[in-house]
Amino acid sequence: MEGLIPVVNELQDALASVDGGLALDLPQIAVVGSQSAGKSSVLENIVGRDFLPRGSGIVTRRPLLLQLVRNTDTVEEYGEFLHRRGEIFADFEEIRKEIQAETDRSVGSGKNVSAQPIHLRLIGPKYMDLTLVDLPGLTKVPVGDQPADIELQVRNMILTYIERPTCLILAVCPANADLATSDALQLAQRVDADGLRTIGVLTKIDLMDGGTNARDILENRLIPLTYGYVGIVNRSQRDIDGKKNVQSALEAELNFFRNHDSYKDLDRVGTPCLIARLNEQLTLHIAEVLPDFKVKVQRQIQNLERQLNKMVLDYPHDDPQWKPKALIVLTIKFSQLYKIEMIGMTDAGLNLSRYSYGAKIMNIFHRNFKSLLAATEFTHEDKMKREIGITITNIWGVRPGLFPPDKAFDRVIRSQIKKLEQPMLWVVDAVSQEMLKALQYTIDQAASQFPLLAQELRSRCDGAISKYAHIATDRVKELLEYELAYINTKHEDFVGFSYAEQKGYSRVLKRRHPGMEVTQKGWLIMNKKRFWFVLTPNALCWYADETENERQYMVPIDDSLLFREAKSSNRFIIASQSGNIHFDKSEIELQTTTLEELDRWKRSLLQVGIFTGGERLNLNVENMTISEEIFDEHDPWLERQIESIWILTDSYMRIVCRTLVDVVPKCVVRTLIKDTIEYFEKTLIAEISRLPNCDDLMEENKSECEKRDRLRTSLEACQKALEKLSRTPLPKVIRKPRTVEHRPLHESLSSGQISKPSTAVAESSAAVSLRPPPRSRTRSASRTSGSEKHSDVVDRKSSSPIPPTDPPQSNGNSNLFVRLFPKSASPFSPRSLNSQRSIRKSVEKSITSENRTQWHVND
Ligand SMILES: Nc1nc2c(ncn2[C@@H]2O[C@H](COP(=O)(O)OP(=O)(O)OP(=O)(O)O)[C@@H](O)[C@H]2O)c(=O)[nH]1
Repeated sequence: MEGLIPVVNELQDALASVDGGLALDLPQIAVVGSQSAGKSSVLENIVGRDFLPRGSGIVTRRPLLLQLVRNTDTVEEYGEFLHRRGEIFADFEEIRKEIQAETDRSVGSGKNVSAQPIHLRLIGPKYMDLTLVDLPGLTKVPVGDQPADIELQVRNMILTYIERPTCLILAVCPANADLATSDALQLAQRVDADGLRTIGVLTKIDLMDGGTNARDILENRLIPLTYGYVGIVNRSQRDIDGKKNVQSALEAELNFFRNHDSYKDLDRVGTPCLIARLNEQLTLHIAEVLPDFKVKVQRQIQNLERQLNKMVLDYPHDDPQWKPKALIVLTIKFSQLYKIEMIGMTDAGLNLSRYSYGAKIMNIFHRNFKSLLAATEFTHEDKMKREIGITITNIWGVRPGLFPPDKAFDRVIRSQIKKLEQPMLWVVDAVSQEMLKALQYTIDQAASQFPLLAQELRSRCDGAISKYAHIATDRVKELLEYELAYINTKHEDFVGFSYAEQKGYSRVLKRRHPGMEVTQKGWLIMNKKRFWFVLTPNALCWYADETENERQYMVPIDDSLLFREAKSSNRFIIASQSGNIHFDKSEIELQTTTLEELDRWKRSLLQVGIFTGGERLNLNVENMTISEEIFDEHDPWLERQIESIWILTDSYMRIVCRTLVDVVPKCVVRTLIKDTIEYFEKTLIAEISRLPNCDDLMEENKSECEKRDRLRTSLEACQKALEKLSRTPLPKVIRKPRTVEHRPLHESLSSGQISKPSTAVAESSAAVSLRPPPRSRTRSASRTSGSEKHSDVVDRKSSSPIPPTDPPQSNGNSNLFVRLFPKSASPFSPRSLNSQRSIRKSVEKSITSENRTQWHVND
């Protein structure tokens, strides 16, 4: 995993120019702790610059989202605020004032806090692209204008940041306060129970009471953390007031630990060590995300190549003839693309994510056109039968014909065929619309780089499509004329007259006499006597009772019978127009018990052909009027003839439709699609190549050129990044919690349990320490073993892991965070640099050695 962070820096530099953003996701680092614990001080030390408001009491009152941005194009470091876009803050003192002022603007100058973050971006050549978050301190008692629930508000605010699984938590605890009461540790444990992203930071070690020290904590024995604690000495308020800069503060910190009897043998102290811890975490994170990132870059390359292939014209611009040549190439490319779009010739150019316009036209032919034909009027049986009835009656004239007239069929079929014109013309129109869309699409594909050429192609091709659409319309109309010109009653699929007559007759019969079964039976009163009546399609009989043994009478059903409602309720009359119906009576009056029964009988009588019309019996010359409506749908004779003609028409129209569904697409393809394609392939190319304004047509679209350049730059950047990634071995790391005994904090904090390290704790100490501490040792023993075991980490000439004071070499680069990552920029003496290198090596070594025990590494 060695050297992954410089790889990331290089990658981020390389990918900075990629359009659409292809960023490697690095974790946020949030500083959490109680009020005045030293959070801002820690953050400043990490960044290596003085820029945060400082003081006693509550200072950080809004989250500060600090984005470090690496930019190798700039020499100086500077800042930018989101709320003051476009303004550059080169003076870090001004940055501090602006943070203060922006905080006051939003929450006033009192003590109140707000969750609304301030976004600050620090840009410089040595930064690593990373986000750090300074958060308001945890507090218990509201002061000044703070609301009563200030504690809850701040807690929730902090949780929104540290809950994110990619957030590293720096739990800042002041050494001069009881660790057992640390809010920072409690909160961190709540969101990171395995302690995989928490590092304890012990500040204010210099302020501890005389005679006490923080060894137990720093050796991870008091309240153990998976990654342990790092001891820090920040600037005191007096230092800040006295304008002590970060560099001097770091130097002072170094001296403090080196000269302090309790800490000089410890390696888990000092800001450089904290940065090394962060370095370790970042390295592991990067090792985890790089494999996926590599796949992402590969995909991006494919995507960019695809886009570029569409845009780039393979013609050397240094050829003086490139414009006329390219003009022809583009026109040919356009016509080929159009052909593929319509006919779908080869695999090349076939798109899996969209339907081609050819496919859409196929749908018009075989789905839309068929549905339209199926919905035409001849399918509305009742309406058409009425038309047939009127036609037949008119053809008969005064004499009712014996047979259905041939002319009636002829007239009906013609009027029905004419109705097909609309759907047929719709097909031509719909297809030409799709062809225009396809035109737009293929011109965009082939010539969007050259707007004038695209315009020329569009106007010529538009004209061609509308010309061929007119021709296709005429041809389609002709097809209809063919159908009208000759009604082929000899067509083998046509049912023919005899079939139609038989079928028509049987259909009428079926309708009128649906089976010979009894239609209705029940008690009726006739001449004040109850009889059991039975109605069948052939006869109306009545019996003495429902056993039907003793028949009283039978009236055969024929066309002379009529039904009429009687004046008194529940009664109806059946009368004969041609003679007597019952002995000497021409009508019988029958009575039902209920009105529903009366209705039922009425319907049954109609069913067997006894219709209403009794009024006619009472007609006379005085009251006779001539009816306007001649067509009588109940006329059985006419009904049979209508039925026959309907069957013939239906059969013939099916044939016509089947033919049209077949020939209309053929006609449209031939006259519209094929001719258009032929025009594009032959005539258009000739026309375009003869145009005098070839140079103008080949004027490139500026925005397209820019887009292409951007794509090229992005592609090169991605290729560079991929090359870098391919040269970097990508270890596959699966994080597993270390075997620290995780007792709930309240248990750890309860009296008597916190000072004795368990075996697991001791192991964890070994795991997180730069060098494994012994399981139990006295203070002097620990010093001895520490210096012995540490020989590979510390300056060999020195017995202490902390290098002796050397004047810091102020080379202007004060960014500690960055300093630890790249090998070049160190403000420290060569010895202290050695020490830092040792620490770095040690971190990497510790990761590597832990690989065997704590991590699963699959290279
Ligand atoms: N002597 C000494 N003073 C420190 C140390 N760390 C912080 N201080 C002082 O403690 C005070 C608070 O420090 P800050 O860094 O502002 O603390 P903070 O946690 O950011 O404070 P809030 O944002 O207000 O919660 C300042 O006066 C610092 O100078 C330290 O290690 N030693």
